Parts: sequence; structure tokens; C-alpha cells
Amino acid sequence: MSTARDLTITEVRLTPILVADPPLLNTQGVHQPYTPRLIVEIVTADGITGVGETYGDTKYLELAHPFAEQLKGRKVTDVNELFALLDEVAVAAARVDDAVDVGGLRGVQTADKLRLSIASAFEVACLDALGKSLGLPVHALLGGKLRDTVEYSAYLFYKWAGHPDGVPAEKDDWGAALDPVGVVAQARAFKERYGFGSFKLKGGVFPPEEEIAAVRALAEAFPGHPLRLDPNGAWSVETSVEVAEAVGGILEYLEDPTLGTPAMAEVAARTGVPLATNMCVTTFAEIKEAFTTNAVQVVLSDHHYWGGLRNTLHLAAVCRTFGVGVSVHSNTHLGISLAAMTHVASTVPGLHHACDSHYPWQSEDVLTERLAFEDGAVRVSDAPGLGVTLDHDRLAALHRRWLEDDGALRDRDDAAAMRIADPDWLPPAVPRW
Ligand SMILES: O=C([O-])[C@@H](O)[C@@H](O)[C@H](O)[C@@H](O)C(=O)[O-]
Ligand SMILES: [Mg+2]
Repeated sequence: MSTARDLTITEVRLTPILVADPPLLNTQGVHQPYTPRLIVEIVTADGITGVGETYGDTKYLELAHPFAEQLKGRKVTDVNELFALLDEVAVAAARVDDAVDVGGLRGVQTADKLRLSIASAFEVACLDALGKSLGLPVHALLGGKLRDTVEYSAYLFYKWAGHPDGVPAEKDDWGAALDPVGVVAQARAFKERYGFGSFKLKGGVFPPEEEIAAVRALAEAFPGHPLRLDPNGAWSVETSVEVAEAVGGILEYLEDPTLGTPAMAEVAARTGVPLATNMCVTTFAEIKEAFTTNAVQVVLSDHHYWGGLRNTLHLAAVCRTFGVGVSVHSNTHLGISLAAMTHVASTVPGLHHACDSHYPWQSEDVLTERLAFEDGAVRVSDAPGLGVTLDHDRLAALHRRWLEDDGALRDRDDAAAMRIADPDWLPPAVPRW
């Protein structure tokens, strides 16, 4: 007996929130005490709700609202149409500078990329709703999981013990990490708490010799564990080559040592150390130059800005064709996105590198139950949809924080956060070293 379903979208709810974030350092500055995210809920005529999550800065919100309007009356099965509608969402010229996005260190900021960063949350919400309606997990809608767990890497950051005095913030229990001893202690805590077997250090914060020392200390403390270093393009080609010569032999890969595909190609040619990126290949248009010049050996897909889970699979197929590895990039995110990342990663053939996730740094979430890392991995859910449940009280509380903010925190700005501690701070000119 067939059951008639009505998967027409009757309501789309957009809830901007601010979530607590520890004082994590990167080459631009430091994370603000609260960071914006956008939670998307899509409700069908049958009363099923699908959820998605993406960046929540103003430039994304101003696109999400008109896009949400266009979705009403369409069906959650019409995901291709959702992407066709994207072109109709106007992006203000001021938002497009084709320059590196200083807030997120995730490559150039084009109109398409901004649109895709919104569409991805709607795509995930549609797939969640469709999965719930069919009684199937999202991975089944993507063709089925190839593994039962997805491995993640510990994401180590140089970090202050707390946000500057007088700045309203949540406390964290990770302590400071400002030298090799601190970085190794942080790595131990990650391993003890979550069982991670590989480590990525966010670099570009201190002069390269200090970061080389930290990587060597990690290698000594955790022999045989894969290590990565990611200075977000802070180094010149010469500095990148020097670092590669110093620690290339103990790195699984070096991530975005320098900015731009030609410079990455030069480092790759001169060192032979595998290079990964979430900065120079961030759109389909950037693939040809990077792959034909052997500039990168691993692309880290961020489903938010690549345009969702299906686009991540398209990217994985292109990477496979060129013999380039693929894995998952992370910026600050919550459990909805971790679930989405885990579903898609479970379906990618030949996933040879542990994925990135900031999730352990997020003490707050909008779910009734947090996702768990066991032995450094997240179990792939077989429950319908993403397998997560929104906690409406938590969502409301984090939205209230966003409403009460005077605007200072609604757009991530790591340099502004650094200026609270160091009033003369400006985002460093690149290359910084
Ligand atoms: O959160 C950070 O400070 C990271 O640097 C983030 O902004 C990057 O997008 C990212 O984690 C990366 O791998 O480049
Ligand atoms: Mg990176």
C-alpha cells in the first residue's frame, strides 16, 4: 500500500544565533567570544521539519531571507531546482571583493560562493526532511555509506587561557597553549577526551621556527600519529620551502602554506611534501589551474561553501579523476553540520585522511544530544534524516544572545577581537613570514 506524502515546503524558519567560542589564535587574530551561525528549518505540508546550518554573518543572512521566500511552495525533493533558483538571489557588489575572506580564512569571496554557502544549509535541511519522511538516513539518499564511522583529526590551536579581562565570555577548561609544551598538553587532552589519532595544528600565529618546534614536539610525543600544519597562507614560497625541508618528513601534509595556486604549485614542485588546501581550491572554477599545475595533493571540502553534500561528492569525483585526495575542512560549526559532514564523508570512496572538525571547541549546541567522538571517530547514524534533534529551548536562548548583541559580534572579525588585547593590531600583510 503506498502512502501519499506531501513534501511541499510550507514554512522556512531562519534563526541566527551566537555560540560560545574559545580564544583560538590564527594568523588574522583571535576568535571572538561568540560566533554567528544560522540555523535553517524547513517544514513540509506533512509536518516534517528538516534542519541545516551554515555561516551566520550578516552577508549570509541577507541572502538567506530572499532565498527562503523562493522555497515556499516547492518540494524538498526538488534539490536541483533549489540550486537553479540561486542565480535569482542578488548579491550586493560590496559583498564581493574576490579577496580572501578575513573572517574565515576560506579563500576568495565571490557572489557564487556566498550563494552556495546559503544553499548548502537548505540542501541539508531538504535531505534531512526527505530522509525523515522516507525513514532513510541522509547517507542512503547520497547512495549509501561506505563506512560505519568517520575518523576526525584533533584540531589543535594556539590559544589563550581565556578571553581578555572584562570581555563577556564563557570559560573553557582547555588552558593556554602558546608554546610546544602547551601544544603537546592540548594534544594529550584531545586524545584522552576523544581518542583522536591524528593532529592538525593551526599555524601562522608565531614565527615559523616556533611552529616547527611545536610540530617536532608533537612528533616526539605521538610517534606514528599523522600530523598536519596549517598557517592559512601566512608564508612566502621561500619560507614554505624552508618549513617543508625542516618538518616535511614528519607531516602527513602541509596545509595552505602560502597563498594562491601559482605559489602553492611552486612549493609543491620544490619540496615534494603533499599540500592540502581549503583556500586556493574552494570553487569548481579554481580546480583546473590547481590540478593541472600539481599545486595541491589534497582538497579539503567544506560542504558549506562548496554548496552542500551532493557538490562535495561531485568534487570528490573530480579529485579522484585527477588522483588528488579529498577530505573535509572545518570552520566553527555545531552538531547539525557535524552530522552532515559525517553522512557525506561516509559516502566518499577512498577517504584516506581524517576529517577536520572544530566541534570539540564548541561547548554549546542546538541539539538535544551532542554528537560523540569515540576513538577519534563519529558513528554514522542510520536513523532517518541526519539523525539529530533540535533543542528549541537552546536554539531560542542562543538566538536571544544574538538579538541582544549590539552588532559587534554578528560578523566574525578575528582582527577586531585581537585589538581588544592589542589596540594596534591590524591583520598582518601577507606573506607574514
Ligand atoms: O577557525 C579558525 O581560526 C580557522 O583558521 C578557520 O578559520 C579556517 O577556515 C580553517 O580552520 C582552516 O583549515 O583553514
Ligand atoms: Mg586550512
